[in-house]
Amino acid sequence: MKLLVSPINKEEAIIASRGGADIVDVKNPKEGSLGANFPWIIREVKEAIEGRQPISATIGDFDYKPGTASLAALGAAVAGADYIKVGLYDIQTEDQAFEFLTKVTRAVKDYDSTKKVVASGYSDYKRINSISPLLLPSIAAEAGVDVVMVDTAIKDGKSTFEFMDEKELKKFTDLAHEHGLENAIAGSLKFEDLPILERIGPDIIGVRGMVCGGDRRTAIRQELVEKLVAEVQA
Ligand SMILES: O=C[C@H](O)COP(=O)(O)O
Repeated sequence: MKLLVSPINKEEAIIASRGGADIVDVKNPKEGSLGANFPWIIREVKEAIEGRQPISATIGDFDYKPGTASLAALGAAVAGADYIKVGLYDIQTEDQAFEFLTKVTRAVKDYDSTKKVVASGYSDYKRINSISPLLLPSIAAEAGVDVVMVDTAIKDGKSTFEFMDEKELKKFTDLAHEHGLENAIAGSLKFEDLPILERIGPDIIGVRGMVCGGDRRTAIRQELVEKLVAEVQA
């Protein structure tokens, strides 16, 4: 499993990088679960990391606005993100999801076909009346997306495992792989979730709170990133 760590600025990105994260994921929690950070922050992180890890950037928790999302996706790609991560928040139908992801993917790939698009659904989709993540792999594959993900929409400390059990997350993982996609699982994951995550076998796990010592509003700690890397590799 690769480890995606979500810093909010250059200083935290350097800590995540030194700690051994596989992907450095720039976000802005003030604007939501997948809140977008500023282009200059993405650029600063890219420069600070100097190619040691790929950079990911979240572009927001979106409602059905393919044009807005496409422009944001291009902005993140131009700023230097290697992975462009978009949240399907207030998107309720498969048709909406397909249209949305097709346009976002085109915006990114027309600019640079080597960049990867990550489509994120939400494990707590019922709380926000959004589309089930289990519907995403087939839609995302058809739209040309590279990675499907689940995260929690509402960051109130409740974990993805409180909304989707091992069986459902395994199904999500298997569906992604059957459609030729990578998959990622995130959402208030904890060190004690690692054995179950190993059984599920996602390609990537995404964390912030876990490597901040439990409170995602505090800063990322290098020793916790190192501990996570060691436990994932064990
Ligand atoms: O992409 C991963 C998220 O930033 C996870 O954040 P969290 O572990 O605090 O829920």
